[in-house]
Amino acid sequence: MELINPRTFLIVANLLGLLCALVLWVQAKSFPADIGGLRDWAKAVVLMGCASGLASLRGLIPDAFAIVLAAALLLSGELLLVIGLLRYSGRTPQWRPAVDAVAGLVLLVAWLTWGSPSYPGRIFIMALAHIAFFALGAWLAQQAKPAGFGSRLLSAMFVLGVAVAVLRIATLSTDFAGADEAFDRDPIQQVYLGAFSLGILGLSIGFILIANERLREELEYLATRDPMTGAFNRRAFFARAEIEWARAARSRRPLAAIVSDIDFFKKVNDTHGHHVGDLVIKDFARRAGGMLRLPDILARFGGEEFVILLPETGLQDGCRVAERIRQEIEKRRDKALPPYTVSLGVAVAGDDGPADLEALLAVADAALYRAKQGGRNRVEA
Ligand SMILES: Nc1nc2c(ncn2[C@@H]2O[C@H](COP(=O)(O)OP(=O)(O)OP(=O)(O)O)[C@@H](O)[C@H]2O)c(=O)[nH]1
Repeated sequence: MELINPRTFLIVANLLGLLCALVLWVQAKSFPADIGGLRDWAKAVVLMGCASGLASLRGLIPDAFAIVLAAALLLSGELLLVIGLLRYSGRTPQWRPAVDAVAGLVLLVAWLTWGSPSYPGRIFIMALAHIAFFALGAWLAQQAKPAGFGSRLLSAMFVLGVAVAVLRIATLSTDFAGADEAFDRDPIQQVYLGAFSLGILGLSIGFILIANERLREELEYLATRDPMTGAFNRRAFFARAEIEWARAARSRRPLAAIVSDIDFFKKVNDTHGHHVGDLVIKDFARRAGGMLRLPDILARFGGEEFVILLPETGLQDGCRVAERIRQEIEKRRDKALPPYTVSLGVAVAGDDGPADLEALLAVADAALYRAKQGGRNRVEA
């Protein structure tokens, strides 16, 4: 008994694939250019859907379309999947050898169709190509960032593709020799094509998901970071600092804050120009940030003023961190930049310390003012 006509099933699966291609195309148009590969995937899904449609018409249309053209479209689609993943991960794909390999495989399929006809030979060659493309796809998808559900779904679908192709080779011997190879009379080929079309759907959904996850990550980065230095902005700082404040209050652990300001920065701008001033700010953020631990929060509050929050850090350790930063900045690491120094004020939240975050920063600010008054290039608490 036939639950659903295999050809109907394929048409539905391929139509859904086309819908996914449309989503990928729309994403490609609206997503930032650095999320690459979406266009390649949209094209790949269309090519593979057409290939599966042509293959299902075997026996009804000439072999040139149902076999050779279908193979060419399928392999080109799989190649585009890999190319798309390479672009997505920021790599530049090498087209030439890949296109040559696909052309060679299509010629081989054509030869096995007309030159020395062999149905198992063709299936074998194509299955081997699927294994190669999908294994490469699984490897690339597994490395794709961000490592979330999308990347896991993608690699799982590729691995499934490898498994189906291996199974197809394993079932080759059960295709009785000389059997009618037409789609309608070859149940194994029907299952194979069905699995393929569903696989394309799964892959498209995986890629749509991973691209969305990347977009969310990028937007979150843009919303929380100072574009020039990559340090947190004021709003993101307070969002994180409030959590640390509550945690410190609950666990009765100290919480230190450092407010820093580059000395005579106006003179840097006036003498060397605004561009060099920007480079100095970036240099400070990079070097100071490099001296912090993972839970520490570095934020740019504006101009050349930075704030650092140090969870589970008392006054003594806070001053030690500030002094380390001061000494590091005093050393002129980048000879292209003018020498500069920084003043830092330290405050700590504790049992009878400041009542809230603003008060903590005000105490650190007052200490910074004393450091400036005391001659600059120094740490005060
Ligand atoms: N290049 C550059 N300059 C900036 C930026 N934001 C603020 N500034 C400049 O930074 C300077 C800040 O100088 P002030 O805070 O007045 O003081 P200072 O010269 O650093 O002197 P002290 O802080 O007293 O040691 C101003 O000239 C601002 O125009 C920026 O993003 N890039």
